[in-house]
Amino acid sequence: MQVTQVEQQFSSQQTQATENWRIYLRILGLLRPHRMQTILTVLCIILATAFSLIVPGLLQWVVDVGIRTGRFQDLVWAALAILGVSALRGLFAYGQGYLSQAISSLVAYDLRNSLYEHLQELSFSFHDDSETGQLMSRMTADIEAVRNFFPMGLFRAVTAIVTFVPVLVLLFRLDITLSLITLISIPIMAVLAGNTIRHLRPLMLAAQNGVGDLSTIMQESLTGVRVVKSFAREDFEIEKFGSKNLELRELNMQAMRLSAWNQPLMVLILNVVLVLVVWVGGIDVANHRMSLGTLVAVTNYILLLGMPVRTLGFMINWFVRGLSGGSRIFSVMDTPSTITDAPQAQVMDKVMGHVQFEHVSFAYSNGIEVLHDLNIDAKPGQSIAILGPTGSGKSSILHLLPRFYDTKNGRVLIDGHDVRDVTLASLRRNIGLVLQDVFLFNATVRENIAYGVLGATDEQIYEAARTARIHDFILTLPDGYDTWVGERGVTLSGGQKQRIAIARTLLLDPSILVLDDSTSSVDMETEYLIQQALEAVMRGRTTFVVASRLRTIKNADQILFMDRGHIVERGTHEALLRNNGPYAHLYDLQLREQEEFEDQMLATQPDEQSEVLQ
Ligand SMILES: Nc1ncnc2c1ncn2[C@@H]1O[C@H](COP(=O)(O)OP(=O)(O)OP(=O)(O)O)[C@@H](O)[C@H]1O
Repeated sequence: MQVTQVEQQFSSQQTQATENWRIYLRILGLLRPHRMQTILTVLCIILATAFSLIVPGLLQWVVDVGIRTGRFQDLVWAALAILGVSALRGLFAYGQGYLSQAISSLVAYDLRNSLYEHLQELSFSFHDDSETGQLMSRMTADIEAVRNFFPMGLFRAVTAIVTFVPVLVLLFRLDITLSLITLISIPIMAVLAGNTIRHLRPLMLAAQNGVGDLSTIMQESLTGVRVVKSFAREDFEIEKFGSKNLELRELNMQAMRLSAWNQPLMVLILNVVLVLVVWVGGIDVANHRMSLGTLVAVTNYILLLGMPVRTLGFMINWFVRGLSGGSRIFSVMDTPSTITDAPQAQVMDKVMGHVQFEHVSFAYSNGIEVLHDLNIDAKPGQSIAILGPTGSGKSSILHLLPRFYDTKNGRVLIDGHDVRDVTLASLRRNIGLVLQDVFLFNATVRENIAYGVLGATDEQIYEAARTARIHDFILTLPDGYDTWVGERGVTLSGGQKQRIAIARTLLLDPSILVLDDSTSSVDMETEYLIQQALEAVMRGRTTFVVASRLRTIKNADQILFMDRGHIVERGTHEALLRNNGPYAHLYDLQLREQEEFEDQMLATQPDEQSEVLQ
């Protein structure tokens, strides 16, 4: 290896070590709100250790003085003292165990809350680039790793230090040679531990990422179960999960193999030390250079080191897991939200709904510009229909209004205010959103409709549902408005969900509406109901709608025809037909059919309509 390569490797190892220390310090910082409990835990550790350190001294006295003088009463007192000291040690050991577990639960509670809060605040661009499964495993497995780090790693390490240091001091007071023999074991153990940590760390990190990958696969195949089943790809999904699971098992096995020999090796080192001490000390006792009581005390002190040494392997394991879990959690916590309130952000009251795009260009996080120099002026109450081929940027325009993303250049203004100069909460309160892919929460219909408005009255909820043409349907559900919907509730059709979403938006009574109505995969009756609901919700509001229904398009005050991020044509339906440009072309190709169908519907008697619908 060349010198520069060695230097590079050394400096990258150093950077890694500094980074690891930084993460540990941050994990320790999580104890700050629980410093009282932490101090008490350390106090319990110190007292439990101190009491256990008294026992070898008592044994030394029993051997050297008690047995020699042969006074039965003294031996009874010594036995009682050992018993009392052991009981006190047990009491403080219990305190240590109880408190360290309590602290770990409190830290996990805090961490879960702050991570969840941060995930809620992170902007869309973060979620675009993140896998849900990975985020979920951070919320669960990684937090668990940090939680266990405290009782299994940190406090065990404190116990080890609190035991090792006084034992060495006491040993040195008893016999220097035997202490030096004991001392030799420490650097050997330290090197072994350091070596294990170095090798275990990447394995643990890979295993924790693997858990995230597994969660992603599981989450995808469960939410996409319909696609999996319709393409009969169950075997493929099982295979995908199985191979990732196997990878994870291998990583865990490697980590286990690496850490499994740790404990026996450490215990072996300690036993070798014990043998050497008994051997050298035995010779000294035989030659009357040392009392038998001293040798008993020395061996008992060394045996006291056995407990921390035996658990050193586990301790290292939890140190490494805590480090990997911590680094994964902090990497999310350190990601700033790109969309936040400006320092001087104003609260925007109810707006008139004058929306302007001034020379707006926009790119997602990959930097590719998808909207170029757009200018739009929507007067209060106007409806703007956006059309264009797939991928032309229609939805991207909608994303800029509630500031899901910020523009690259140019400004979006509402009633003359740049959307970046007002608070996000007040901006979004003024904008109602109905997207094609409706999401309903695991809650009752009532709670779903009232989601955006705290304290909405029943009458307001019913009124919104009536306007959205869904009230009558809700009354037919088993528990009416108290019926559970979402994953664990009744299954609603796409059209029913969409009308509930429309009612949810209506209740908000926003001045500006953003509708993504781009695909309509519903039957004609639902289509009619949705159309009516949409018209009701649009009345008197500035509306931006990605439209596919001819009626919405024809009634629009402005039609914007998009192509590859540019507005290539704009105007009313009639004006654009006269223009004979891309809109007229689309009209001839797709929309005219709808018009003819509607004309036919109008000309047909109501009782014949069902035949036409079929
Ligand atoms: N989250 C994203 N990250 C990166 N690029 C994106 C993202 N969302 C959309 N794009 C890209 O931006 C461009 C415009 O997409 P947009 O969804 O606005 O088009 P659209 O006209 O609404 O399409 P459709 O009619 O298919 O819904 C496309 O090239 C698309 O690949």
